[in-house]
Amino acid sequence: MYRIQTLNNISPLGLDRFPRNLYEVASELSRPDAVMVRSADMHGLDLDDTIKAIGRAGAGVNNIPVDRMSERGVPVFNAPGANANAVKELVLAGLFLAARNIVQAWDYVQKLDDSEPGLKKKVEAGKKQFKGVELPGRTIGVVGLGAIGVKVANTARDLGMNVLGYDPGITVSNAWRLHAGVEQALSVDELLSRSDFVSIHVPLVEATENLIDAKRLRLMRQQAVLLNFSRAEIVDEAAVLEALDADKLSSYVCDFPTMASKNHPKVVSLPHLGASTDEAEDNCAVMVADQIRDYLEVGNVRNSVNFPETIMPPTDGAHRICIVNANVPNMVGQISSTLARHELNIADLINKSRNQIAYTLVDVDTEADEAVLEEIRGIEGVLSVRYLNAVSERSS
Ligand SMILES: NC(=O)c1ccc[n+]([C@@H]2O[C@H](COP(=O)([O-])OP(=O)(O)OC[C@H]3O[C@@H](n4cnc5c(N)ncnc54)[C@H](O)[C@@H]3O)[C@@H](O)[C@H]2O)c1
Ligand SMILES: O=C(O)[C@H](O)COP(=O)(O)O
Repeated sequence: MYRIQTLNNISPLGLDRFPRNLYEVASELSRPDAVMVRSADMHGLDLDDTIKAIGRAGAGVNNIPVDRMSERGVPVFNAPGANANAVKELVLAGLFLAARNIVQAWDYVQKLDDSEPGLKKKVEAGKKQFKGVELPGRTIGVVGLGAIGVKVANTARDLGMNVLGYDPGITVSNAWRLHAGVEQALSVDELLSRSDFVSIHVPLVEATENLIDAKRLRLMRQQAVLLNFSRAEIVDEAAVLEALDADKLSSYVCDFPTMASKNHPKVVSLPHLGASTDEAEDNCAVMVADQIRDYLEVGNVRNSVNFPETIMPPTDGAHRICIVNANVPNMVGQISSTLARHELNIADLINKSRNQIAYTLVDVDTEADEAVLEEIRGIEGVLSVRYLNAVSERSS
């Protein structure tokens, strides 16, 4: 039996992908083979050495100690694009909320306590405070053109906006998906200085922490709107509050409330709702559960953030050895000569690498015993070894 521990509420549609004759799935469970998580912070956790895989049912992995897992030879999976539409829709909602001052206007109405004739008068007298702007012809800058950024940029174009995009690491497939009318900005600074609205869609990593700081905020247009549905730490919030107070920014719309910002009259903060739709939760959980099963049962790696994509269909009647090792020369040579010494014939082999990690799948014709596996574990640079007896394509 494989054991899956859940650290957050995961959609039942995803958890149902684990057949209960093969899997035990629970939140309270010792010695798990894999962990499924959403936003729970795993950095401080004492992670069991039985863990062979971590699945993030979502996009961002900044809550997971990815480097620590790489050192242990453990892949971390996520669900690229599975919640992108949900986030795009909330960003658009944020865009409209800010453009028309809807939250502030609604609050104004909620607080009117006059009787009917007085109410009507105050409605008409008060509305001028909430005059907004229309979107066609205005410019939005999208920082990060990944799964979410591309969708935001394309929809903004469809709304008649001028769109500037900045992403030095854009993938070829995302470049193909991008509306031809999206203009490339050559730097974050250029994008900020030319945009009426700016929406951030980058992961939180060292290089993006405080990406939008006081200096960059000064480059922004007067009365610009900043939308942050990525992560709180990408924006220097104290500097944003100063820019709002100085009337430099007209509004900050984000998914990350703090005590300092949540009651500010020009801040609209939502309780990290970007991916909280039925569809996104199902998509993420199903995608990640399937990837974990593929890794545990077949050794294949799809959509990992620290491992190379590695897919090798199982050879009929073969037994599979899955080896994670440091990406240094002569590892495959040492592995295959160890197998040869134990008279194991290789039926198929794949070796892939990514940064410091290399991953090898070897199908052998006859069963491998513990002695050969121990010998492979003993090769300097080998991080983990798993053996899948009579490996076969996983059942759906
Ligand atoms: N609010 C939410 O509920 C919610 C939901 C999903 C994702 N997110 C956040 O949004 C982020 C993006 O999600 P995604 O699915 O689009 O990820 P993605 O990996 O598809 O796209 C991220 C893009 O950012 C680009 N990038 C990285 N550093 C950059 C930089 N310094 N400048 C410009 N571009 C840069 C990358 O090249 C990539 O194309 C996630 O990492 C997560 O933090 C939030
Ligand atoms: O990175 C993500 O996918 C989002 O932040 C969603 O987080 P959640 O799964 O906790 O809603």
